[in-house]
Amino acid sequence: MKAYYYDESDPSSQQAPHLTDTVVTEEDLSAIGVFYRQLLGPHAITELNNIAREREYKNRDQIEVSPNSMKDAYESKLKIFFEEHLHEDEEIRFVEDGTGYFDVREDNKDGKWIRIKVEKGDLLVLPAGIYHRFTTDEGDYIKAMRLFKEEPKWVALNKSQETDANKYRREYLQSVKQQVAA
Ligand SMILES: CSCCC(=O)/C(O)=C/O
Ligand SMILES: [Fe+2]
Repeated sequence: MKAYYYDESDPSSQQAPHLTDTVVTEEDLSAIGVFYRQLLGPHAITELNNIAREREYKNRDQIEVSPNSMKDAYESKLKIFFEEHLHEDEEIRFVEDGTGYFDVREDNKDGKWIRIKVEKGDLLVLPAGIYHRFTTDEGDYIKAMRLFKEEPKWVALNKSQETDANKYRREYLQSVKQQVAA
C-alpha cells in the first residue's frame, strides 16, 4: 500500500497514478477511519480470518475487475466505480492479485482526495459514510475478496445533496470530528 494526495492538475486518465510527493501515512488514514493491514505469506489467510472474526465479517465473495472478466462491461464498470460515492456499511477489500487505486475524501482537513494504491496482500476497510471511488490502474487487473458484516450488499450511493445528509454520512463526519478533538 502506498498513499498520497491525488494530483488534480494532471489531466491524464483516472488509471494514471496522479502521483504527488505528499505521502499519506497509515496513521493519517486511521484518523479518517480507514483501516489498513498488510497480510502476506503463509499465514495471510489465517490472519485475515482472525480479523474477520474480531470485526464480525460473516460473509465473503470474490470480484475480478478486468477486461477479461467483464468483457464489454469493463469500461462502463470503471466509470461507475469512479463516481464519488458512499455506502451505508463498511467497504472491506482484501487484494488477492493485481493492483488498483482507492481514492478517499479527507473530510477532516480541506476535502482533498487521497489516493491509496493497493496490491496483493492489502486489506483495506473504508468506513460507512466516507466518500470514495475506485479504479484499476494501467495494468487493468485486480482480484479482490469482498467481506461483509451481513449478507453481501454493494449499494453505492453517488454523492448528492441527499447523501450529504445521509444518516451514515453524518455519523461518519461526527466520528472523524471526535478523533480530531481527542
Ligand atoms: C477491487 S473491488 C472493486 C471496487 C468496489 O467493489 C467498490 O465498491 C468500490 O467502491
Ligand atoms: Fe464503494
